[in-house]
Amino acid sequence: MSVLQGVLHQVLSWAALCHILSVVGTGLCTVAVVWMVKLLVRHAWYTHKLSCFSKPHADSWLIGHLGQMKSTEEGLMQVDDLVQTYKHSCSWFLGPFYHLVRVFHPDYIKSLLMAPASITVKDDLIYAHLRPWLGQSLLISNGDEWSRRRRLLNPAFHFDALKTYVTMFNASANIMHNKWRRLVAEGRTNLEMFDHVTLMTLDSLLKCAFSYNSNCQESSSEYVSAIVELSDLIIDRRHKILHHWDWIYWRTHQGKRFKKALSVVHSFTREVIQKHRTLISQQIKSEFTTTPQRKKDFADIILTSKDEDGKGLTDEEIQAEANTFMFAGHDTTASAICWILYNLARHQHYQETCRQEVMDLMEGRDRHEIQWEDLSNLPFTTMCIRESLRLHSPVQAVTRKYTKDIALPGDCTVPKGTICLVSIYGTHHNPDVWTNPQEFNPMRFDPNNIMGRASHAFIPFSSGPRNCIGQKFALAELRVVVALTLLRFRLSPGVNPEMGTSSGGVRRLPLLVLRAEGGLWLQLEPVDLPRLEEPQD
Ligand code: HEM
Repeated sequence: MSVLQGVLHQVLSWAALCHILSVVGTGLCTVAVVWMVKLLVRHAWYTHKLSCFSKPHADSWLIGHLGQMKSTEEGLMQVDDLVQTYKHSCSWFLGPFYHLVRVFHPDYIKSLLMAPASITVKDDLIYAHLRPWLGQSLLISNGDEWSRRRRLLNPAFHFDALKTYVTMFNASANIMHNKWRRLVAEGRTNLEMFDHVTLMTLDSLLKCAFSYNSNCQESSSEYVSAIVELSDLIIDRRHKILHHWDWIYWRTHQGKRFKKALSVVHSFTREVIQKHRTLISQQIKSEFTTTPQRKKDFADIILTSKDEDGKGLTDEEIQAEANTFMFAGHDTTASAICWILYNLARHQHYQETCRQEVMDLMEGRDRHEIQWEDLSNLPFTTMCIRESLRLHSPVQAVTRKYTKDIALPGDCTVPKGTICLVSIYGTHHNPDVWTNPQEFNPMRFDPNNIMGRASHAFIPFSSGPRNCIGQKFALAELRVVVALTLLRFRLSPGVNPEMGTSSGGVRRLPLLVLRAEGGLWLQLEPVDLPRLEEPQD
């Protein structure tokens, strides 16, 4: 009897399990079908709404242009073709998931970038993966939250603050140049620029942000390695569409590495901000003593910044902004410097003219130091810098969404919620705007030649309310580093030892910022100048 009962019990359990599975299975199937139908309806809606935009050939009605997105030299050449063919804009879709309007003409870009910040949204296509690192910071936030942060952060980029930062740029460039001198003396005259310059920009940001001497140009730093690792992993994630879903990503090897690097970066920032708070409160206490006040860095300024109601940022918000300062400031500036040096290496006559300009500026001085007041006295060097930012923009594109429809010229409307990919690269290489756009010609930025140019033809720092808050900082650093480099070294195209190609045949690599496949190699020769006292760190 009990055996029969046992068998019966088992059969019933199996039946119950099968029933449960079939209910769950049917449920899952229904959810999947509803999801698919919603996706397809959305896809049809966008296809209809974006029909006023030209649509380049897609691989299929469903996959669209998914397979055509390439972060390579060929990808950039494809943008050149799009710009040649469509002149101002076109629409793209990446499977049924993302529908994009791609814009690459100043008149079209203007309507988008100048839209009020209150209706502008940083979409998740590019920015979502930065959130675990940067939090809800200036770069990512929207609406009122963004505008409060921007007001509170503005003082950190004011001229008074920039003047202090210029001293740090000199110090970090000196360390890099001393290292180059040692390498050249050992016979290593062919150097990869990105490795050296990225460490130098990180070093100078750490000095400007936290008055922190990491010594990262000379020996390895856990914090700096973690930042480099995070930047690499962000790029990797962007290219793997399945990794876009958090619940997949955090289970992958890359997701685990990301979390580890994140914990290094976050604990560093937390600690350094807490130390600054303590120092500031000690300084307030010793206000009436003779203790010398130290120069204010980025952290000091944002820790004491207050809004109209007398409220400042919380510690968590300050950490997010400090992380953003490091993220947004290091790769972009390093990319800009490397490509400027590369362009000058390839155009010796422009290089000589810049060097002469810097030597004239330094004449009669007893130290090689570029000061704040010198920056406006380097007009030709600045023209070369601008032309390099046009030809090799560190940031290739920005994306936006809007909470209202936006009218573009030619009776076309971008429906609210559509992702707009504003192509900085495309605009800077648009033959409708620039004659011979692939040619390096600094004379384009001669004051006599810029009259009549469209206001949004040159946008390396984007434009409008969400433009780069760090652009004056960046332009100051570029001028200091380029001027000091030319004063001390003669540059010519180098050879990539692995590929055996000279840097004349460089393949561009558009990642988070514009890099070069296998690096950018330059040949350095010290300039024979009378040895002057050079400030060390
Ligand atoms: C050559 C160097 C640089 C280039 C080419 C550059 C370019 C840009 C671009 C194109 C944007 C717009 C991004 C978007 O809309 O998604 C941007 C925003 C931003 N940049 Fe830069 N940047 C540079 C240097 C810096 C530096 C040195 C800092 C800070 C120290 C910085 C901090 C920021 C921040 C915080 C934003 C967000 C601003 C906002 O949304 O209000 N950038 N940058």
